[in-house]
Amino acid sequence: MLRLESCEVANGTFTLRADLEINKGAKLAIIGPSGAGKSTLIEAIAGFLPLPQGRILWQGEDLTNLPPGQRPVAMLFQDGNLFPHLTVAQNAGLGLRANLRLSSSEHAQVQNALSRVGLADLAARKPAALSGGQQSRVALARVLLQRRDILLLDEPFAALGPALKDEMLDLVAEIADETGATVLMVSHDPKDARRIAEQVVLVAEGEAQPPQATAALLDNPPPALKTYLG
Ligand SMILES: Nc1ncnc2c1ncn2[C@@H]1O[C@H](COP(=O)(O)OP(=O)(O)OP(=O)(O)O)[C@@H](O)[C@H]1O
Repeated sequence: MLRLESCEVANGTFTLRADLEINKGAKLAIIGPSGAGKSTLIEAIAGFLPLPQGRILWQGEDLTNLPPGQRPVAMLFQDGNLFPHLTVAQNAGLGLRANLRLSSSEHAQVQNALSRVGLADLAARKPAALSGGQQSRVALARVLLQRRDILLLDEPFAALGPALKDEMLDLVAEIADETGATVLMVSHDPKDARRIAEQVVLVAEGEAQPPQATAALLDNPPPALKTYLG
């Protein structure tokens, strides 16, 4: 379980409150008005923002004072964070070792991860020779190789067309089900939440609310969410 215990997260002069629990292996969407603090929540869990108050715990372990690299967390960004001078296999391999000195079994793991995301034949390409969807898949392969318990996604597929975005969301959900990863995904599109998330964390009015069932919340939104959804 991921527990945010009486947390206050500081993002410059903005403060977000959160007191909530997320079950291990759950897939959640984080939704709410623009500027409400969705990215702030994700960045606090990843360890990029200070917590003036409260604690973050994973399976009972206190993560609050751990630096980002030591947390059981992998993060998928919108631009994929790919290095243009590295091949697909090398970009994915960074998920295993930052210096890319991989053993033969680690090379095999990279190849497996690339197969898993449908890129087995493109391992030697550079990112510039890939489509947007293929670039997203490389970033996903890298996250897979990191083997972290918690996967944080901040609008990772917003730049893709709707069909490709759905395909990537389904792939994330499939992989999370296989690995048992807990997924938190910031999204502006309630359809994304309905597609892969059984629960939603609503971020509004300075607070990240405890998870609620997706369909129930979206079918009958509270005023703050109603205005935002239009
Ligand atoms: N360095 C900073 N100093 C002061 N306020 C900040 C700083 N960084 C972010 N904020 C404020 O924190 C609030 C939350 O920002 P955050 O990016 O978490 O919102 P969000 O819900 O992810 O927004 P969006 O949906 O527009 O991406 C915003 O109101 C923003 O203006």
